[in-house]
Amino acid sequence: MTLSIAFIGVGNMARSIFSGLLASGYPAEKIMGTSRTPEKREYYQQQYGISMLAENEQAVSQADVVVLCVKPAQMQAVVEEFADYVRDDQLFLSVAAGVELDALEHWLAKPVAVVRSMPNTPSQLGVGMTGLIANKHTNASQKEWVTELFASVGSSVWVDDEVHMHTVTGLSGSAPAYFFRFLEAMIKSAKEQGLDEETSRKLASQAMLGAARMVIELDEPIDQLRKNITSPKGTTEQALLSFEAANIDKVVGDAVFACVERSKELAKAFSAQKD
Ligand SMILES: NC(=O)C1=CN([C@@H]2O[C@H](COP(=O)(O)OP(=O)(O)OC[C@H]3O[C@@H](n4cnc5c(N)ncnc54)[C@H](O)[C@@H]3O)[C@@H](O)[C@H]2O)C=CC1
Ligand SMILES: O=C(O)[C@@H]1CCC=N1
Repeated sequence: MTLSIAFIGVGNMARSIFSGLLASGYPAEKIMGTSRTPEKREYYQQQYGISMLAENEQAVSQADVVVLCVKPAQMQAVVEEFADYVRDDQLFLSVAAGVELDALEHWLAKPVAVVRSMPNTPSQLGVGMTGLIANKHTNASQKEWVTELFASVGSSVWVDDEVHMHTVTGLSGSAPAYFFRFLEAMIKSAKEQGLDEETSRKLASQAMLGAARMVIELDEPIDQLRKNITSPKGTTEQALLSFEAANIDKVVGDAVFACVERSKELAKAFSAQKD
């Protein structure tokens, strides 16, 4: 049986997941979304063929699986508003950064299955990466369903301790933005040297794709892949020396750490909101 899915709060992340799902053949008539903006409801309905509703309660009432896609700061108000409509046979799946399972359980106010996920936007192309953790009310077949859902938009890993979700956020949830930033810097440099934007974008992004595929598909240590490109006294060596001079481990490490710390801060703030 194909489960009906309601996306509460259709924005970037919800769109990334349901567009990936649709591309993988999930029936549009089994997908609902909610938005408070009439123009957005009209747009998503037209563009993707899913049902767009104004009321979260209505979507929750009709769904087997409810995917919570509002911003972390909006989550409590949104969940508490529809909590009376929650049934104990439903599965709730949150994508929110820093919102922990016990906060979600508290706001849902019923012993229901809750899965916390940390996906990323490449899901829209079927190459997403998602970290997952379930509460104690989630059974094996619900976990299997969630694994299949994220397999249809990329890959996933289950973690056994919620503390790891902060690191997942730092490593994959937020990470596409780091790589976009890296590309922006490369393209800027190429343009300063006279190459046009389109050609620069093509060169740098294809190099990034190629590097990622080599890491994923070849069974070789990453440092060896790097060394294979770095001829002694050659060109690559000069670029890498420049990274070392800027202490790349520290620059990147600090960025990942800042992301993880922010996730922890959010968790602390939402945990306090339970009381
Ligand atoms: N954008 C990303 O790359 C990722 C985002 N996330 C998580 O996904 C969640 C959503 O983030 P984005 O999609 O980027 O934000 P977004 O702002 O694009 O989407 C959130 C949507 O919720 C809607 N909304 C707000 N209150 C609502 C309500 N009461 N009823 C119905 N809809 C309502 C907003 O109008 C907006 O369209 C966040 O919790 C974030 O932590 C997780 C992983 C990656
Ligand atoms: O920046 C954010 O808060 C969200 C969560 C992970 C990626 N984007």
